Amino acid sequence: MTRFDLTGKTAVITGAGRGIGRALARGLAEAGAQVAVVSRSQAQLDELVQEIEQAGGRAFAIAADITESGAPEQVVQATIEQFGGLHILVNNAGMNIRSKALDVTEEEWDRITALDLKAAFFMAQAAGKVMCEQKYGRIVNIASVGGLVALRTGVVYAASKAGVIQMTRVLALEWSKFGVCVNTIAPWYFRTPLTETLLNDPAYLQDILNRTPMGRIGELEDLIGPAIFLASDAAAYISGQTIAVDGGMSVYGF
Ligand SMILES: NC(=O)C1=CN([C@@H]2O[C@H](COP(=O)(O)OP(=O)(O)OC[C@H]3O[C@@H](n4cnc5c(N)ncnc54)[C@H](OP(=O)(O)O)[C@@H]3O)[C@@H](O)[C@H]2O)C=CC1
Ligand SMILES: C[C@H](O)[C@@H]1OC(=O)[C@H](O)[C@@H]1O
Repeated sequence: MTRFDLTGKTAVITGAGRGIGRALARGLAEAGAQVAVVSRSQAQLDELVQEIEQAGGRAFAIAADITESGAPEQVVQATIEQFGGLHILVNNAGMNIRSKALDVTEEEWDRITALDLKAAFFMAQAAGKVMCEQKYGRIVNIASVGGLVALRTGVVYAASKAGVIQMTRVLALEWSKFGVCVNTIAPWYFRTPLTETLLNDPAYLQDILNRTPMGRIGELEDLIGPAIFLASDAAAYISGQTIAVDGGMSVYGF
């Protein structure tokens, strides 16, 4: 068994009903993990569970709104009841409302930060209680290059994702001594329901490509390897880091 193999591990993936989370859930299952897949849409989760099981994997659907108080603990508890343990958390669920800073409302601030930052933290805390106790864990947070460099896609989203990156560092500082590695993946653009509208605009897509040294937007497959790596024993001495999966975008100065 290679150090990249996730056989015998149980993972929770939030936001797994579609987009990046769905791809990561399938990828971790293919790497051997039992996966608990979380979103608000039971139908999307059931379809994903069926897909994973038909491919020979083990999956369990947990329909939950992780912004609700107590939901993170309930998700972790349900996972442990189903699979007998928890080793990996992929904190992926996220959303954006792309307002200019002068137009941001309190309601928008609350909605974006509630999911992108607050829920990500309380999911990490709920998983961390189990992982620190068992002296093993892997937390992979999904932020954005928007947390590293300034994008046009909204100041509240950027602040939330930058907060996730810094949260990763502090959790790594506190939990690495318990064998819990906490890292972040910062994606550039990938075609999902969150970005479909933007990417269907030829002028906007050209703007993206002009800023991307690799000359293409990401394929969901491009995220699976980095996620498996950070979730595996191959990354046992890596904690607090952020890997930009961005085609070189975040280092494009001029
Ligand atoms: N796509 C991209 O180009 C990029 C995405 N990202 C980040 O990647 C992550 C995934 O994005 P992407 O796949 O594009 O987004 P999508 O909107 O395609 O998927 C988001 C997922 O999160 C779930 N979700 C939303 N709200 C909640 C909630 N309150 N509780 C539980 N689940 C919820 C959704 O399901 P449901 O609504 O049914 O609950 C859905 O399954 C996000 O954190 C995003 O910020 C970062 C950089 C670029
Ligand atoms: C790269 C960003 O994260 C991307 O930009 C958007 O408008 C979406 O919100 C994505 O998250």
